Amino acid sequence: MNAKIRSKKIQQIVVTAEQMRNIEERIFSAGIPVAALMEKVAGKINHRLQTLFSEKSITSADKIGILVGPGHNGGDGLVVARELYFLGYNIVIYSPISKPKELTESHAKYAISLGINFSSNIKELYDCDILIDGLFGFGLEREITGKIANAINIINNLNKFVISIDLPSGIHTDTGEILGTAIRANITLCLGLWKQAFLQDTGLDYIGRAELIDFDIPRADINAVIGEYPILNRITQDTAINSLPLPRPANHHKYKNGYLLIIAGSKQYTGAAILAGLGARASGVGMLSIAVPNSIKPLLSLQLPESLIIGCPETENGAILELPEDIDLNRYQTIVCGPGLTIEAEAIVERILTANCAIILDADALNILAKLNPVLALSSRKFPTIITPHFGEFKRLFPELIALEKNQIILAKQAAELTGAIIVLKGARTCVATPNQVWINPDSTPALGRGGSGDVLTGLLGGLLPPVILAEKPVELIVNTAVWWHSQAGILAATERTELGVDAYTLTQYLIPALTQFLKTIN
Ligand SMILES: NC(=O)C1=CN([C@@H]2O[C@H](COP(=O)(O)OP(=O)(O)OC[C@H]3O[C@@H](n4cnc5c(N)ncnc54)[C@H](O)[C@@H]3O)[C@@H](O)[C@H]2O)[C@@H](O)CC1
Ligand SMILES: Nc1ncnc2c1ncn2[C@@H]1O[C@H](COP(=O)(O)OP(=O)(O)O)[C@@H](O)[C@H]1O
Ligand SMILES: [K+]
Repeated sequence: MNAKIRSKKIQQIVVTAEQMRNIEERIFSAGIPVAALMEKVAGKINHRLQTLFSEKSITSADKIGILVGPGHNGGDGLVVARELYFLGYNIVIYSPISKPKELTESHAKYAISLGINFSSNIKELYDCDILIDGLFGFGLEREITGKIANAINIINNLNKFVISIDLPSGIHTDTGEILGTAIRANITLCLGLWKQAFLQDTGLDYIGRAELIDFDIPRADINAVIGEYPILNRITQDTAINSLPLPRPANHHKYKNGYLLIIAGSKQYTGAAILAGLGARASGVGMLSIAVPNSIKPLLSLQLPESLIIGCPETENGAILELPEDIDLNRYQTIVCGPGLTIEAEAIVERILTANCAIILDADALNILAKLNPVLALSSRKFPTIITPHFGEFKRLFPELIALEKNQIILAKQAAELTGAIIVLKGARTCVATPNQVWINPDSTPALGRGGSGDVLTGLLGGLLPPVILAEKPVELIVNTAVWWHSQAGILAATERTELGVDAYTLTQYLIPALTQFLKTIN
């Protein structure tokens, strides 16, 4: 396979520690010696380190501390140390461990024979300019305690720039949990295949910037372990862009480009309806109607002149009481319901649950759904159903699942299996689960963690769905596209305006520029 295609495909794969172990076992039994693979991997790490060092202006005059553990993560660290030493760097190897694995011990012996500074005294690290962490990788199986835990805490308090090999030592490979304590890395070079920890919110603060170092694991061995159509996948730029409704069919008029109805907003939360509308605007959907309480109709018309604003009778508090009598829900391919509704709009949600088209429930619609019987209500539906809870909303919807499971990827999948709905579990690493597959958005920005970001996503997703439904294509891939696009807009906005400059309105203004940027790179 051509290297460029391989590198794109490999980005989609995610493994557990057990799967990684099984894949390694296959390649070792196929004949590559463990030591040879370690040399290869460390060579790739070193190659990448040269670029990272020059970005950080690290030269041979600087002191590099290499943290070495007992297993093959430590072995990788030792080979990296040896090669950096030969390149003329000032190296100190720090190892708080007395009983290494055989290969690791052998590399340690050789490093010592070369005269590389090797110490179990943590003070040797105090004047280092940069640290490379090879304490533990995916072999860490229990809590870190005692001397090693103390050492990790001291290292974190030194506030050095740290590059971790494979995983920040102390992070659980599958859940991202901190096993006692963990190295806080600035950059983590994940080896071979992405591990699940990189795709969950828990360990993100320890992982820092994540990069994959591919070391040519044969595709046949990967497939033999994870299957040809694996359950868990990373959303990649390619998968996201391929599902966009582009190019538009040359002869499509507005209704053929899809019709979306958004039911949102209240006197209290007017902005939610506007933000969802502006998210939908960027999707290019052919027709957009927005149903809001009568009293806020003028505000919506002003912000979204191209949309049809439907004024609805409202409660005393300014929430939608009911939809207008003459509304024909069969006209829409998709209905978005929820942003800013308040929990007074119960009747609306009950009605939308029976709609004969795709629906997306968000925000207050989910709070209302939680008070009904969510599993029954969702599983009775015959048309595509998408819910977009953040973890708080998810907990209210599925308390019985939360009681038994912590891993968010597994939770989202279980909820999809129970309900038949597509679950978009929002967070720093949003996860899209269907009953058969889970996709995770690997890149985002904390700039999005502020009020209204989710309304933009819901509107964008709502607008992307109708053309897919008209084309009778499956809907899950477009959900991934929406999640990816939303994050990319956040990343672009944060790059230009800092992480503080990405309010939800600004985010809506970056949706199209983010897409333009990507389309330029692939054309
Ligand atoms: N064979 C190779 O050359 C390759 C090595 N790789 C490296 O090997 C690593 C996996 O190697 P290992 O399986 O040896 O595992 P690790 O090096 O991650 O750690 C396992 C070692 O730590 C000990 N240990 C586990 N939990 C502990 C705790 N809480 N306190 C103290 N000691 C603890 C175990 O007894 C074992 O000796 C990967 O993360 C990667 O860095 C692979 O990525 C690539 C191929
Ligand atoms: N730390 C973070 N990193 C990346 N994305 C985040 C982070 N925090 C929140 N987000 C994203 O921002 C959006 C927030 O949505 P939501 O919680 O529904 O807020 P709101 O209802 O105020 O719009 C989601 O798309 C979520 O994935
Ligand atoms: K490590």
